[in-house]
Amino acid sequence: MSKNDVFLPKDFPELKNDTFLRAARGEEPEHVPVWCMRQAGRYLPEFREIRAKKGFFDTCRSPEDCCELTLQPLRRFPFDASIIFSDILVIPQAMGMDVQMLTGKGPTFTDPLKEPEDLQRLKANVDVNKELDYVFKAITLTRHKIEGKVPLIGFTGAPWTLMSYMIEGGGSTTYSKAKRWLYRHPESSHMLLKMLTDVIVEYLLGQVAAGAQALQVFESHAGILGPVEFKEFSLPYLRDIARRVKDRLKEKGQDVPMIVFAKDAHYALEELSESHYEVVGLDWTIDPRSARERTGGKVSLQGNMDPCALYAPKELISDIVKKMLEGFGTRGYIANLGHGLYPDMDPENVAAFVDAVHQHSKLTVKKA
Ligand SMILES: O=C(O)CCc1c2[nH]c(c1CC(=O)O)Cc1[nH]c(c(CC(=O)O)c1CCC(=O)O)Cc1[nH]c(c(CC(=O)O)c1CCC(=O)O)Cc1[nH]c(c(CCC(=O)O)c1CC(=O)O)C2
Repeated sequence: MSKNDVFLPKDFPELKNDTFLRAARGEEPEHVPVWCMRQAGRYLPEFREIRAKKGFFDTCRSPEDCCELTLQPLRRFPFDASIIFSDILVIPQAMGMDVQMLTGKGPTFTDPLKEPEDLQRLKANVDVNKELDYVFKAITLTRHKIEGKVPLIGFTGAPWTLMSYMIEGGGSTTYSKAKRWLYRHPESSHMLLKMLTDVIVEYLLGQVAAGAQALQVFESHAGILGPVEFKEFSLPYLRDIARRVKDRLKEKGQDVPMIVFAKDAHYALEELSESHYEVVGLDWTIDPRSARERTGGKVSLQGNMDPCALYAPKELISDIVKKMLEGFGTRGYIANLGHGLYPDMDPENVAAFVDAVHQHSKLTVKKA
């Protein structure tokens, strides 16, 4: 694919269910749209079957597999949106780092960044159309195969979350190696965050050109930072990403809703609602009513049922959903979990969650 080809208009099937896009833009559709983070995942036996055939990142590099995995949950549940199957760590790989997915250990970097000099090891000008074209191909293929049933969301990890993985070398409870950089090497930290931001902007634009109809930015490690560090090392880059992506899309007469999900960043809710994103995604530590008050109608909200509530009996799931809907209201609201589905979750309870959102919200919208 040449650089220009990815910007060619693509003849995609017409969208039949736009409830997610309307809610993202602050409207009140006929029912509250619902999807789940990690809806294409290990809790589905059909996902495990495909994944058993090859390594995790080889799966990510196969547009056909990504397409199939993205479509799997849609065959089971009446979700109102889909998210392309991929991973946030494809960006450090595109910048030249080796990342493996080890069973029982998760993402593991062969040679994490240790000192500021290590930044020289990273590719300076990443050609995303070359390095990440497999994601773009997966998006285009999926957008066709989804047949307009629901919109397709593209995504990326945010700069701080990716930086923390690149330094830590994998998952951690404290992320103290990565945080050490913030306190000891603030200038180099900003340099790395800026490098990541530049790649992320091109990556998100490439995803839209390939067919993504919305974009979610995962700042999954926001909660490791305090409010002061978040304002210095995360928020400016989140803002920069949204502004640059939107400006560039505008030049082409395009616009897609953007969602920021900064997990555990309840201390920054006001700032997040003024950071150029249409939607703020929430984890379960925030009360829906107070989230509405604090964001003052400036953005739509997405979330935020505790994923572990899916371990509850179905009747209780329905009650929890009803209360969540009462708290958020049905306008400018996208139902979701407060983080991704866990591998041991029962698909039947996922179905109960989706049905409860549709049923309760249909009644409320009708009454209004
Ligand atoms: O549990 C493990 O062994 C490693 C899991 C892991 C992965 N990337 C990772 C992590 C760290 C973590 O989530 O804590 C690293 C990773 N990937 C992702 C995030 C963002 C987040 O969840 O907050 C993160 C960071 C999570 C964190 O550190 O808190 C994003 C991701 N991974 C994935 C997707 C795609 C999708 O669900 O369609 C998505 C994005 C969209 C979404 O949430 O729906 C897919 C993915 N990545 C991964 C897996 C499991 C590995 C496998 O299939 O063999 C899977 C599938 C699944 O969750 O069952 C690998």
